[in-house]
Amino acid sequence: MSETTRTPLMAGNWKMNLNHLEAIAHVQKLAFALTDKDYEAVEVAVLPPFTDLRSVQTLVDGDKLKIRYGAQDISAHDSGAYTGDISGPMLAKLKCTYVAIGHSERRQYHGEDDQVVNVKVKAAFRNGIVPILCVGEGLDVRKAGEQVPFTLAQVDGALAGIPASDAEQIVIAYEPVWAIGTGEVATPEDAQEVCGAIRARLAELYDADLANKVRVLYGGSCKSSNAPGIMAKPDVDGALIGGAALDAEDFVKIVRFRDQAVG
Ligand SMILES: O=C[C@H](O)COP(=O)(O)O
Repeated sequence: MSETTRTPLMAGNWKMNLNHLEAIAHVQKLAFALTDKDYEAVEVAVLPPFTDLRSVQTLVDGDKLKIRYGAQDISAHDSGAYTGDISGPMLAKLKCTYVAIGHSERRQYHGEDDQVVNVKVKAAFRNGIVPILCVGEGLDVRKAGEQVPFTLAQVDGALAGIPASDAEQIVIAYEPVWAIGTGEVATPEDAQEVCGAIRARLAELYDADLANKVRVLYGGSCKSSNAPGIMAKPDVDGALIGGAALDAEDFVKIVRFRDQAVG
């Protein structure tokens, strides 16, 4: 199942890097390099740490930049005694377009399971923020050849009780854990296998129209050198980029993946 009208999304997940001053400098570099032609072809977003969001918002608003931004996590709760959490209303007030939910580092280091991910997806939609739902298998699962059922179970868990009117807006990032930060990128065929299966599952859970609208991204050691091959696959609609998003030059090259030969 494929559809060519989905606008690719290139989202830079900065993880726990760049303070608020560095964030301003980095977004300025991106803004200087990116052109209207880039924004027409690809949607560009950055996901800075919480402490950078106000600075990024001020810059984007003040200079009317076309770069979108969002957070890397969201509380399941909208307010209250949840020390250290950041709520959906707080992110909405900062005009966040996106929030990453269920990143493997949240699952691994903060014990987030599919049930937690599900309530966070609901919190995002409740506050008008688009979730970038992260799913993907570890090396043991990949070695067992169970990557598709494992990842689809995560999709099922995250989308439980989500109505079609919300689900049609979601972005799903397939990030095989063994490829994250390791330099070991999935092959285009690996990415297509699971991204295609995710889209087919959306068609089962909802319908084919909805499945064709949803953008399914690849993430895991994505760089300008490997992006063109992965993006050429019909069910891959962009990337969630970690390390390479901290290098403005490489990130812009990824945005311009169509200008490069498929390697
Ligand atoms: O969210 C981004 C992913 O974890 C990928 O990170 P990476 O590009 O550094 O492998």
